Amino acid sequence: MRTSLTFADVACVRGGRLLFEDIGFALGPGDAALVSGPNGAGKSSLIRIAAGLLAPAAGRVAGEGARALLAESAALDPELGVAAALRFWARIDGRAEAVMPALEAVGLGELAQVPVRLLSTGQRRRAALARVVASGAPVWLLDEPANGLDAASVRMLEDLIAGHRREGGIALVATHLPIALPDAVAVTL
Ligand SMILES: Nc1ncnc2c1ncn2[C@@H]1O[C@H](COP(=O)(O)OP(=O)(O)OP(=O)(O)O)[C@@H](O)[C@H]1O
Repeated sequence: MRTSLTFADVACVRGGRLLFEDIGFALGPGDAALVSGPNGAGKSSLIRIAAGLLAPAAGRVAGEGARALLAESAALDPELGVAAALRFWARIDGRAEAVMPALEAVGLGELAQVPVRLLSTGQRRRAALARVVASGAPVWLLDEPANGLDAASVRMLEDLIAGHRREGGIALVATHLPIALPDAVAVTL
């Protein structure tokens, strides 16, 4: 998998306030970065910059390969069954067939027909993760992926990220909860 994600001297200003500056890292196939810092430091903002949803105040973001974002909102139709809601997005990428394996991977295979609105908090988080898995994107941008997950689900998340890296993918992970990310670049805000 040919992929990369590079931040060079990146700064972020929000609401007229400088959140961070001079952030730089270079990730290649199999690499991960762990973004940490106190509440309000700008972890979510950094992930949004990586996703192209927010412009850096200074510096450059570059890379190769599609990026998939896991953010606070899963953007899944609450009235649809989980599989159907995921297929809405997967079809856009021509990857409808990737939905069921992704649901199995996050342990939601048996709930595929259950409407999104009936899922528990942790199950909804796992559904959002399935959307990232199903995307097939080599670059995963995960904002607080462990929020709402029980211990077993955090291990599942760690295994999914490890598997993605073994296949040559990249993971940029912002979290205030401990997640095992071996040999990850530390990005401290
Ligand atoms: N749209 C916006 N306009 C102005 N300021 C914003 C906007 N969005 C976020 N901010 C501010 O930017 C700062 C950083 O927010 P961000 O969500 O990136 O931090 P964070 O490190 O992810 O925080 P947390 O750990 O609480 O999730 C906060 O002070 C927040 O109020």
